[in-house]
Amino acid sequence: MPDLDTIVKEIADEMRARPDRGAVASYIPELARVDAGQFGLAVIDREGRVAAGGEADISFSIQSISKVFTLTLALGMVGDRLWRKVGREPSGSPFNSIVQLEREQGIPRNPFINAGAIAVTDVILSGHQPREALGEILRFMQFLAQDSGIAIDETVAASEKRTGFRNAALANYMRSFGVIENPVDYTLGVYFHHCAIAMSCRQLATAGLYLAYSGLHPLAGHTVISAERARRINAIMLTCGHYDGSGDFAYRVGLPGKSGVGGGILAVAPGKASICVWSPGLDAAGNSHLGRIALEMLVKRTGWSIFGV
Ligand SMILES: NC(=O)CC[C@H](N)C(=O)O
Repeated sequence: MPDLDTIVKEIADEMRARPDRGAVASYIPELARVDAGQFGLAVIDREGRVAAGGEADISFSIQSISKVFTLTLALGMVGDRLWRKVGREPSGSPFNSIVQLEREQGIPRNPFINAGAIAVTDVILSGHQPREALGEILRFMQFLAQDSGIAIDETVAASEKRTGFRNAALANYMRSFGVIENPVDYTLGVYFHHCAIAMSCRQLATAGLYLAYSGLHPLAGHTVISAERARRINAIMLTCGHYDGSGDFAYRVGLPGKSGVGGGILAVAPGKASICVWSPGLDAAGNSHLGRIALEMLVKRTGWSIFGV
């Protein structure tokens, strides 16, 4: 196998030249302005060795990738009681779907669809002011990425707040079942802001290291969560991390992964590496088009799929 630096550089070169790029998310006006020609990839291992290609140091809107980290925080706060408010099954529906909520007593299918992530955010918010809850989430990201410069893009947060009618509907609907307990505006405010955190591939790959190494963040020298919890979060990423594209992602890539409509994908190769890829153009399910193709190539060339070579 050629060395990882070469593999990553070759993938980045190939991806940058490809004409098929998908379409940037347009329902959040600020994201519609992002240049779809960009591509970045960063792979980082236990020792902190980084193989990076393309625009791996450009910040982008992490959007739903934040849901992995809010899930981690909420489990740390309330443990398995969290599962009273949110399920662990794939939804088979788009990320912003509302239909299952009526049939299932307002309990979202999993923490990685919008409804589920809003319910998780509500748990983090409990007993706190929105500003404090958001500070907690941001500090957690800065710690995991080992970078105190990570910040929220207020323009993106405001843009989503102005147009977030669908998420407001989900939150109000869950509130009617008592699944959301805080004022809906507070919960949504925190949710929109954590989705609007801006990070680069290198920073996100660093932040995901604890999932690749059984809960231990090798660079922070800190156990973030237990090995059992890390394994379980990875399982939910595999089954639910790409909405109704999760089955296809498992089939093609075979790694736990979480996508966001900013075009990022965080992927975990347990015991091997933490990976982040970014290309803003999305496929029909709202997942990065070239991001998925790049990960497919990476897995093929490294043999890292959890299902075998
Ligand atoms: N899939 C996503 O990344 C969606 C996140 C986005 N903030 C939303 O709520 O619509």
